[in-house]
Amino acid sequence: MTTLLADPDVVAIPVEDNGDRLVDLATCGIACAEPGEDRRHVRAGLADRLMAADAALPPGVRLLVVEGLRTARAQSAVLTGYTRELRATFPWLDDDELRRMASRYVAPLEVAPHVAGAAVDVTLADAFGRELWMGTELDATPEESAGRCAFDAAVDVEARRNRSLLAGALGGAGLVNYPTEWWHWSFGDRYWAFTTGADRAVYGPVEP
Ligand SMILES: C[C@@H](N)C(=O)N[C@H](C)C(=O)O
Repeated sequence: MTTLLADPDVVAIPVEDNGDRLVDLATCGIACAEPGEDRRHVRAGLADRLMAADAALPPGVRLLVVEGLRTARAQSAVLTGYTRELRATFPWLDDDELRRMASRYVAPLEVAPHVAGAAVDVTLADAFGRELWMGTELDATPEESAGRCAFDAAVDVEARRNRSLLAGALGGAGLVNYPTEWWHWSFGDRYWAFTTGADRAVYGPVEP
């Protein structure tokens, strides 16, 4: 069973913030789809790894970052909205079940990787900035995508090839994927520590 961001094994991981500054990805040569300046920021250690991943892609293919840093307020808003949707769809679930189910798609605030500047929602684009096909829209929920948002879901050949290209570049640079979302990759947060076996996370919540 996939370990989720709300699971005790992840929540229990200690955080010792190394104080890395926030960096604007647009100043690092990374293509960013999100016009909001704050959302283009990530911790310096993540920015370095994204630059390495971008450079590792074949000619004519680039990373396209849709969202990096997210405020605590924005994280809470996504969580509240999605939990409301789930409650309407699955009225028999109790609060603990809803919390876990919601964390397939959006992190609880206390472990939220985007709020730590430690995660990006990212896809691939061609030389003209056109997004490559990944099998679902970026940010499609499990319900909207019939589960195809999960990295390992059954998708067509083109989407599988592009997901593998994304994973090769980002994984090779030291990022980890959240398995329920092909587009969510992180470095330094608790889920990264859980996945890599590090004894602590190095990025905790940070203000823009
Ligand atoms: C809501 C989605 N774009 C997202 O960012 N999900 C991850 C798991 C998160 O909330 O950190």
